[in-house]
Amino acid sequence: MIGRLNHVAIAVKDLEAAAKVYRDTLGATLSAALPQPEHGVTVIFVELPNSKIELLEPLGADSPINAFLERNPGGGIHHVCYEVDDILAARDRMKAQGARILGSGEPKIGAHGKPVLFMHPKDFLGTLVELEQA
Ligand SMILES: C[C@@H](C(=O)O)C(=O)SCCNC(=O)CCNC(=O)[C@H](O)C(C)(C)COP(=O)(O)OP(=O)(O)OC[C@H]1O[C@@H](n2cnc3c(N)ncnc32)[C@H](O)[C@@H]1OP(=O)(O)O
Ligand SMILES: [Co+2]
Repeated sequence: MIGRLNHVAIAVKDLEAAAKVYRDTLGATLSAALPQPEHGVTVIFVELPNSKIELLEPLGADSPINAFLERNPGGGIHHVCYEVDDILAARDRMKAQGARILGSGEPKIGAHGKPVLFMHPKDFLGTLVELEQA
């Protein structure tokens, strides 16, 4: 069911410092910083020829990445995002397979303007998984 790898996300405390590593050290092409208040994060996308890296900084006291950054103060890989053709069909399949959908269970609009859902890391080998409708 899952298709292309849309992005790998890295959570960081300081987005500008993280951008500098990817822009200056690794020589990558970066988007501008995009605040995503619905998701409690500010995002910079690193554009790669075959995928993206999503640099995430907490936005607001209730950010879903705060606890992760307390556990990983130097930053770390936070989630992977796979594309699906139909997000509601994907959600229903995940539920039928016993996977836990996070939040309300309804898709939110993600940083690319497309519907996204998250699934519990304990159901996916210790990795938080995001699904995005392509
Ligand atoms: C903009 C958008 C986009 O791309 O379009 C985005 O990506 S927004 C990206 C930000 N949004 C999200 O992440 C939304 C979905 N995330 C969430 O609902 C939350 O972050 C949870 C995944 C439920 C985790 O919340 P919290 O850290 O408070 O949970 P918790 O302390 O109860 O953790 C439960 C267990 O899961 C583990 N755990 C927590 N976060 C994890 C992660 N990112 N990767 C792997 N394991 C993780 C904890 O270590 C803990 O394990 P132990 O029990 O063994 O100690
Ligand atoms: Co993401």
